[in-house]
Amino acid sequence: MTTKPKIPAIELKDLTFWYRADGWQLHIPALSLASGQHLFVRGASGSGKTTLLNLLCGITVPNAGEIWLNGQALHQLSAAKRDKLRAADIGVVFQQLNLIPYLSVLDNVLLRAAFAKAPAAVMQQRAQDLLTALGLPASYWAQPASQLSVGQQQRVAIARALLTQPTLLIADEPTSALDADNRDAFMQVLLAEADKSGTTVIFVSHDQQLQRYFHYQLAMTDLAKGVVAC
Ligand SMILES: Nc1ncnc2c1ncn2[C@@H]1O[C@H](COP(=O)(O)OP(=O)(O)OP(=O)(O)O)[C@@H](O)[C@H]1O
Repeated sequence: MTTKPKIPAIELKDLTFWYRADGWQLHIPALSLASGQHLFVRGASGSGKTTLLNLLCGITVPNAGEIWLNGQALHQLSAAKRDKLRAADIGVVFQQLNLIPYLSVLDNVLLRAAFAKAPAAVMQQRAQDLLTALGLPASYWAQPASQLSVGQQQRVAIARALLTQPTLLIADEPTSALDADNRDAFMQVLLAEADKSGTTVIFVSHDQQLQRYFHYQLAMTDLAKGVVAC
């Protein structure tokens, strides 16, 4: 019996992007990441990490080349379809956390529940479990997000991103405001929760100490060089 080759979670082919034709360019000849893997991408400031993540979640579109997510051609989808895919299948935590300051901690996490197939009560329980696992127990749930420290807000943003057990989690420097102890706890919970849901993770940072948590580590300069399969 022959087994079908598995479709990668992420596949890039000759990806090219520029903000201005005469300026900086991102070019990734090829990248393939298998489903459920955790990839750490490091790079200096200005090397294109955030740009890459914006392309992967369909916020921006490439000038040339292809982006495939679980066999779907992201580069061919309309803006509306990309938005829908992002809402349903991609958890995103960016440096600007995009929490709603006047909403409670719990309601910020539950913002993604609208995109879930599971009943509201299941989502409510999962939100509470995630917050507790991330070190934000019940005493925090009713507080407005604006009253938390930046490190605590980062944890709320991760709980929100993981609520619907997305197929892909994209994270851009989400630990920048955490001290070493909290950062270790945060990384362990983040990746354990991703594993439970089979979520593929791409995490970018310039903090090389974080790379030990990941199955694979690449530099932006590696990506620019050629075929990389993880
Ligand atoms: N909206 C924009 N318009 C024009 N150029 C931009 C824009 N955003 C980023 N750039 C440029 O694109 C390049 C890559 O930027 P990007 O933000 O992706 O880097 P980064 O690796 O995420 O940096 P950092 O670690 O500082 O966040 C930089 O040269 C930057 O100046």
